[in-house]
Amino acid sequence: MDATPAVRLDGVSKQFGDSYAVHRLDLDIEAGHFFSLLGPSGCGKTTSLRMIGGFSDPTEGAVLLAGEDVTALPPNKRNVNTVFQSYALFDHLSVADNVGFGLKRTGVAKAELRQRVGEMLELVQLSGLADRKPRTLSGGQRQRVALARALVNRPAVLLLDEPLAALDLKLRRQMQVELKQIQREVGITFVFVTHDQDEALTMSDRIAVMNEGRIEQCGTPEDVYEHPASRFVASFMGTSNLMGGTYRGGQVALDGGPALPVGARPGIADGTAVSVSVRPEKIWLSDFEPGMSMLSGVIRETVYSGPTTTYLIELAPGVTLSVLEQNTARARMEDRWSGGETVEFGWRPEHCLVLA
Ligand SMILES: Nc1ncnc2c1ncn2[C@@H]1O[C@H](COP(=O)(O)OP(=O)(O)OP(=O)(O)O)[C@@H](O)[C@H]1O
Repeated sequence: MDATPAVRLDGVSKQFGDSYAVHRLDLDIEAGHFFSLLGPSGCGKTTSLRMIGGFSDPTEGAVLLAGEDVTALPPNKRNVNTVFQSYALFDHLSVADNVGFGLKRTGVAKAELRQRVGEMLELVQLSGLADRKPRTLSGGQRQRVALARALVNRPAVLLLDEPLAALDLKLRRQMQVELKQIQREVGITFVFVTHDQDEALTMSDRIAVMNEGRIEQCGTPEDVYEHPASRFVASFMGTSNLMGGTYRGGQVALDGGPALPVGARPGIADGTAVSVSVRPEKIWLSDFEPGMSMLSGVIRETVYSGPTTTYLIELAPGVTLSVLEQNTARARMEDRWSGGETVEFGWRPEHCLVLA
């Protein structure tokens, strides 16, 4: 492993007027990683990506690529390519000519050009469509052409700005898996912008979760999902049953609700205001184990969605938890609850997150 990061942002900010789109970002992206910048609309993902690519100048800080300070270099002097959401293909050129366009301008020999374009088309599974015009392709195929075009000159880093956003959900899921496979195959560092947490979790080696121009947490998908460092990350990374309360002696007295047993939390002093979070899939409705934190509540809603059923369970007036159950547990329709029943449920103490 090369210890020099492929990309380093060193105290990088971008100000528009007196507001910060990006605020003093420090970030290392390891060579060969699939790295995602994840966050809600307006959090500064695209601006960060544009500064890596050279399309936007930081107002402070430095951008380093493979250890070299490129802050002052224009995009074409950086060993980086970008795939935008709008694929920006040339409609008068064939698929193969679109892919080879940039390479041709660098003056490589014809035979090499043909070979490299052929390799790229194979990589993105478009070999049979080399002579077609982009407008005759589906959205997913056009996306692949854009990807092949961006990879053909073998950049050290590929920047991707919500490249799958225009695709329908099924195709998007399929392309997520393919894109990850392609990235592994070429070994190029991918920096991927998305606001879709499932997408980031599926594809990334590491994820930086951004909020209001800052990184709230940077880690593996498991880190940010299982151990969110803040309330923002916990709620952004999916339904998290966030509840406010006060910690005291291994319990959290919920605001307007009962006390939850959460186990001793050595880092948190008695009387501290905390948020408690338990993921819906970490709450059990049957087959309880010794040592679980047990509660009861009333089923208020049942949402069946094929492989899983989500129950909304009211703990106390205004305090509702979402619980996700695989439909293997209660495979028969008549075994599922329909609403109004009082049920017991529980979780392992370690799955209950307490954020001070
Ligand atoms: N050229 C500009 N002039 C003024 N403000 C800008 C400019 N570009 C971006 N901003 C602001 O900077 C902030 C971050 O924008 P950015 O596009 O980086 O967010 P994002 O996370 O990529 O959002 P989205 O997912 O909606 O694209 C936003 O508040 C945006 O309005």
